[in-house]
This record gives sequence, structure tokens and C-alpha cells, in this order.
Amino acid sequence: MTHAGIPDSDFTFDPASKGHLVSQCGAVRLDPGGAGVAVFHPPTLGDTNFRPLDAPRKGFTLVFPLRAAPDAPGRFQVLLGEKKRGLGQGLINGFGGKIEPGETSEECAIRELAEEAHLHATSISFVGRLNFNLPSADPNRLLDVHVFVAWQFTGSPVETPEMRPFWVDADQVPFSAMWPDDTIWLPYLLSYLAGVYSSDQAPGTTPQALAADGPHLLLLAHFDMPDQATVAAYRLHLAFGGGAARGDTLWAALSQ
Ligand SMILES: Nc1nc2c([nH]c(=O)n2[C@H]2C[C@H](O)[C@@H](COP(=O)(O)OP(=O)(O)OP(=O)(O)O)O2)c(=O)[nH]1
Repeated sequence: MTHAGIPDSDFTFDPASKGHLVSQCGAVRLDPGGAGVAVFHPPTLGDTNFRPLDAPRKGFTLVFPLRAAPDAPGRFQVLLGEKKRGLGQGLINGFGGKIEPGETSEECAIRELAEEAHLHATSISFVGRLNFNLPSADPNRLLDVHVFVAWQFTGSPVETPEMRPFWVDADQVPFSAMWPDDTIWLPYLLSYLAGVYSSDQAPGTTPQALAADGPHLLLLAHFDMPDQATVAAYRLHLAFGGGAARGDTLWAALSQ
């Protein structure tokens, strides 16, 4: 179930494989002379340079609204935005921010999407958890980012002081203008979603392959970033989970 136009996606999703799908580690750097082309280093570098990950992390969310492509049956689009201020300013990204005290990560994702793009999500699904070590001078040094896709919503995207949103075909995602780690994990998510949308009889209604209480693709990753253009080391696990498996048990097991 691969999707021809999605970069770096030689990943084939097999729903029968309920467990670990992929585990990999390595490093990636955006090549400044190569218009953002990623340079991959041998996986061994990932293990040797990895910093400890046991400190408490600040919770953040990241949500990607999805819609069926208006002119291409079976294809889909992602709502991205140019970040106009704060962490990742100038980069293209999904929507999200810090989880407030007393708020679940789902509530935060819905709130941030409404604040940043005036889009009101009615169905979202948790699809992954990304941990980051950023440079020690960064006030948000240790991040725990909960990733969601929103597949039902009301309203239309509107530019806000924080984001300039735009819909993009899933095979046109501008990786060279995004955080460097996105080239590592986002193609897997897009590839999975391509399969969901190409097999969905009524796109935009209820993709069962994303239902919050059913099993679907989960991405779990650690990234060590000495600066915002470099992933010095990473570990990525893809699992097939969801529902109860979304919780800390799976996370702990896959973080070893
Ligand atoms: N795709 C991607 N997103 C990232 C990475 N690192 C990272 O923080 N993000 C996301 C998580 C959040 O959605 C966003 C940072 O949140 P933010 O600083 O805008 O938080 P906020 O809205 O609460 O902040 P503010 O209102 O106080 O400015 O960037 C990354 O490496 N890749």
C-alpha cells in the first residue's frame, strides 16, 4: 500500500502485523547548500551520540487536519501553516502548542487548531508521540509532542497572528521548509494515510482505519537536536495500536 508521490516512503503498511512495524535510528541534517535536501548518516551515529532522556518533558500537541482531495478521488490533502511567531517561526508545520494544566492532549490539539486556524475539529485521532532534546539554551529544551490527525471539522481555515494556513496535496508536502525531523517520521504517516484515503468509500466521513478507539498506525520517536536544522540522533518506532494501546505501557515498552 505505497503511495507513489510521497517522498522517502518505501514503507508498506501491513494491518495484519499488530506490533512493531519498523524500528530505526540514525541522524539527519538539512543540507544548506542543497535546497534543504536531507543528508542521512549511518545508523550507528544515532546510538553513540544519544543524550539521556529521563528528565521531565513539557507537553505539546501537533495536529494535521486532513481532507479528501477535491479533484482527485482516493487522494487526500493536509492543512499546513507557515508559523508566524514562537518556536519554529518561519517553518511550515501542523498546528499546536503547549498543553495547559488540567487539559488533555486531545483538548489542547482541538483548542490550538481553533486558535491558530479557526478550524473546529469534531473528530481527531492520536497517531504518535515525538520527544525532542533541543539545545540546552532553549527554554523548551525537552518536549513531548503528542501528534494527532483531524479528519472531521467545521469552519474554514483562516490566517491568524500565529499561522498562515494552506491546504497541500499529500505528495506535495514541503519538507525542505519544515523541521528536519519531519523528513524522518512524517512520510510514514502520510503513506499510511494514503492507504486509508485510497480505500475509504466515503472520504471525510469516518475512516475506520483512524477511529480513535480502533487500532491504527502509531509513531513513537526520540530526536536529539543540537540546533534547529540538525537531528544528531534519533530513534523511531512504528507500531500498530490505538485505543488502550495508545497509553503509557506501549510508550514505555517502545522507548527501551
Ligand atoms: N513538525 C514538528 N513540529 C514540532 C517540532 N518541534 C516542535 O516543537 N513542534 C511543534 C509542537 C507545537 O505544535 C509547536 C510549538 O508550540 P508553540 O511554541 O507554538 O506553543 P504555543 O502556541 O503554546 O506557544 P505560544 O502561544 O506561547 O507562542 O511546534 C518538530 O520538530 N517538528
